[in-house]
Amino acid sequence: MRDTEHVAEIDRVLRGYETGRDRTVSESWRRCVETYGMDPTRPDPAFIVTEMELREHREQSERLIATARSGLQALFRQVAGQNYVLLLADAQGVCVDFFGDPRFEDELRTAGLYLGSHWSEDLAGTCGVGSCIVNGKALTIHQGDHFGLSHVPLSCTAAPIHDTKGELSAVLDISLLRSPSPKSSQNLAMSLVTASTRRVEMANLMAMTRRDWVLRLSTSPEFLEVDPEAAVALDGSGRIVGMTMGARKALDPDGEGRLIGTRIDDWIEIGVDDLPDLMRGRPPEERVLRLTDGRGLFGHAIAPQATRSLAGARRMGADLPGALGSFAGPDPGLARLLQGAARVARTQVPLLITGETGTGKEKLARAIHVCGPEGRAFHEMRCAVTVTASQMPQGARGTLFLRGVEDLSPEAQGAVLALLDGAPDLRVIASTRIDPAALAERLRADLFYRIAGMTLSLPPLRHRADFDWLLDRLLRRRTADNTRLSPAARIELKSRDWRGNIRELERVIDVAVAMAEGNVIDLTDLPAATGVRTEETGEDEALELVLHACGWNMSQAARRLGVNRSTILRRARKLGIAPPH
Ligand SMILES: Nc1ncnc2c1ncn2[C@@H]1O[C@H](COP(=O)(O)OP(=O)(O)OP(=O)(O)O)[C@@H](O)[C@H]1O
Repeated sequence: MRDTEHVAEIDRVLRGYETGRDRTVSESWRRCVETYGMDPTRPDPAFIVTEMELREHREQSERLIATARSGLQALFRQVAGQNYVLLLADAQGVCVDFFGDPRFEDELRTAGLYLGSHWSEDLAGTCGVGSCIVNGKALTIHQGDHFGLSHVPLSCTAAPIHDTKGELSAVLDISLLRSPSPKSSQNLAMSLVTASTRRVEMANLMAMTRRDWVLRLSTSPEFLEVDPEAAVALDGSGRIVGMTMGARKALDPDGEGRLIGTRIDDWIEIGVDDLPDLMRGRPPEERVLRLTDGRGLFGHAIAPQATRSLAGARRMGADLPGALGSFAGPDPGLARLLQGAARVARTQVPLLITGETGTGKEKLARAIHVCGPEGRAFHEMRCAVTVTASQMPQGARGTLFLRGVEDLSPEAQGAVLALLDGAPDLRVIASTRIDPAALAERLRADLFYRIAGMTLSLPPLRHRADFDWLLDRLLRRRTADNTRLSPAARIELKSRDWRGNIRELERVIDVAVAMAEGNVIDLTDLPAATGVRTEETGEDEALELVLHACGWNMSQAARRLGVNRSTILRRARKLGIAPPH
């Protein structure tokens, strides 16, 4: 379509002629001219919010972005090969999250499809996001439907996302830079975008209403548990306290009324006492609900969760002595391990602590030592291949921590054994990064059985159920104010692999704290995940990242890493790290 034809059509529509455009589009054109004072002959430049404003918009939608992110990632994977871009806008129309093919970055930018672009109808004219916000429903604004000439090549399909009270809180938009001419080519995009928003609303409802019953609803028993159409959250008296938008359609298809605050038995012949019968365990086809208007639906009830897990979390660690009690958060496996450690803390039983690098083996050894008999010394020995008898603590009493015992040379093994034989009051705690069977092969048998009395295996960070607890603890230790992580940043951290375990997490938090401007650490403050790596390279990268984040100020970097300035200088020199010119 040529520019002049587009402008002429808008003019005809405004003069009341029928041109075959959808009513939603012609009404939007009328608003653009008559309400917002736009001129179709004058191209309006894309409106981009400032970095600061973007940060504020992202903070306000952070919970939703976090919930939506994994769903959007999955959707992007489905459509990416076909040059679609996905855009999540907040209720004002500002793009707060974005997935696009980086190869088309320039083109996307020119089209205004990137973070911070403002798509409200009064700034951008008729467009997917803006018109979806005004109309409150899913729609496609295809090519010449756009008001502004610069947007005419685009095809945008957008659907609203509502919060659990039914208020508009975001818009999901799927756009194509170039598309086939018929608008019907976007029908599949419409199905994808509406299915995604339904799932995002469902995930958000589940996350926000952990203390309430949730009743999920479906017209077919096959999809009841995997992809239900709607859900409501109910308080203990059966009142609806949260919903997905699908619930309005499922329970009150013809009405405009609000569901929130009404009782579930106004809509379905059921009381809260019946909910346990609708839980998983009974075949879905038997969980039929009768609606008060005579229709039928299938129901799946999910019991309140938070109270149960909170009580569990509080119990965990409560009966452990000091340093062991604060070693881990709510992780059942670790709780069992720590209970075992507490039982042997005051004995002379030799302990072997296994676990990947950075999982806290030394920290655990020190915690056990602290919980042992008072007034005894903690001797640490790094078991390098080159260690000799003269470097070992002769005639010592207390705890001997043999760090990395798998590295001992055959000669050093003999010396350690002699040392232990001559020091009956020395309690051994050894750590190793390899599993006990492999260690048994590497050490001489008499030494292995002398040190491996009881084995404590620390889990890698990626398997810890108390990841959130640990994250908050490490963060609190580094920041005086109440610095916190945005939900999106938290989810991103949880999804990482953490080959360097807690040591790597500590360095990432150091960088994030240094990068964050306010007291919220957002996704953009996190250093990129570096993937699989060895401890050595991990530390190099972390040091370089921290130095970079601190503007190469050695003293500041030293404070962040909790070491002396001279250590930073020495390590940087050794690793050949230098400030960029
Ligand atoms: N439970 C914990 N709570 C807080 N910080 C921890 C915890 N466990 C370990 N850390 C921190 O993680 C880092 C690595 O811990 P530690 O040196 O004990 O690991 P490790 O497994 O012994 O490492 P390596 O494999 O190199 O021997 C340290 O900075 C430590 O303070």
